[in-house]
Amino acid sequence: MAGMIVFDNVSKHYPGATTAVNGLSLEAPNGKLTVFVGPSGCGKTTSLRMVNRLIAPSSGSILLDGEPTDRMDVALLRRRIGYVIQHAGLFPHLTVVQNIASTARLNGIAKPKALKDAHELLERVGLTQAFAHRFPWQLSGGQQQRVGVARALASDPKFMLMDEPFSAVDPVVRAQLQDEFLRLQREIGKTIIMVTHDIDEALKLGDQVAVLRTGGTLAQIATPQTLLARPADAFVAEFVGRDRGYRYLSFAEFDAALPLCAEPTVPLGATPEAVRAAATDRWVLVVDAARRPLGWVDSTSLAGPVREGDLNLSGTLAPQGSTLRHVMDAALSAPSGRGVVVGPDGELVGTATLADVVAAVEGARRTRSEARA
Ligand SMILES: Nc1ncnc2c1ncn2[C@@H]1O[C@H](COP(=O)(O)OP(=O)(O)OP(=O)(O)O)[C@@H](O)[C@H]1O
Repeated sequence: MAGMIVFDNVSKHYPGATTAVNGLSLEAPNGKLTVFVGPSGCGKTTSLRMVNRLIAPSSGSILLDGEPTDRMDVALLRRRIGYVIQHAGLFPHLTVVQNIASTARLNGIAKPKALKDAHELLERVGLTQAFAHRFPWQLSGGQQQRVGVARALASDPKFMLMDEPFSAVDPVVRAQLQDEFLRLQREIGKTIIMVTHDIDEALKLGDQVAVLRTGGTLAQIATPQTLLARPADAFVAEFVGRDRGYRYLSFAEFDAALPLCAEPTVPLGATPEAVRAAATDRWVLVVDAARRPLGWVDSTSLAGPVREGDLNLSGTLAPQGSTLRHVMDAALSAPSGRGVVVGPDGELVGTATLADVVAAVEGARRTRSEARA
């Protein structure tokens, strides 16, 4: 099983009768991000560190690519797995590029190539070359975390373990790092296990989320959408939180559920008469030659042909294949109340109102509760 991490009935008992992890069985699939989440002390970090054998399991086994890790040479095992920890854990006496290159050097890559690759990685994680020769103490927390991610990627490992990688920075920087990391992961497709105590982070980043409970047992492993829609028990429901009905919108893809309306459009330069002829109400959507939305124009207040200065730009666009939350946001922010959905090249696909979104949510909710009954 290429690229997969498997926990097979893994337990860890510490002396003094603490059971940190109890009979954990799960699969972290190839190229996907699996998040471990749960209350403090539920065994998340212990589980993660058993993968690269910083901690030895008391029983059970962990398989990498189908091969039990306890039979592997531990140094070689660790070189196959990128590891990112809270506060980045950078070497204080090495510069940024030297830090990044250090994992590649461990893997036997010659210094000139390791340093060259390090400069490239710096930009991939959103830093400029200006940082290359700084020391870790000359960086902000968010910048240090980026360097930590770059260092883990430097040996191009198939697997990555990330322990609270974004928790040491303020909420704004954290959201930025999360977004950047999601983009990066879409390109690199590593098999990742990430630990967090933050359910929002888990739901945002995880392809699947494993919820652990105190005592180190698995409460549920599922996609964010399923966790929100069908928590396995009261513990998961409580942990996933009070806003889960609302949060569900962030994960509900709308393509099938939401019928879109055809939206009349006009080009820039359209005369007031042409705009009024196209209008179904006060607002008309203006598009460019490739039918990409430019903004809304008020048909009641046009004095001459539509100019860029006439456009109301407040409406957000919902990409096709995104979520009901995006469409809801587009509808709420458009002066017409019609949320604009665009295709892969930014071209207009159609519009939907808040009422359409609510009807789709209601339809999906009914389907879910019928499936449960
Ligand atoms: N070296 C150790 N010796 C004894 N008990 C330990 C040791 N390391 C961890 N534990 C205990 O094992 C349990 C799980 O710890 P672990 O660090 O895996 O939890 P966690 O879910 O990562 O917690 P947090 O979110 O607070 O970091 C805890 O009860 C902890 O006190």
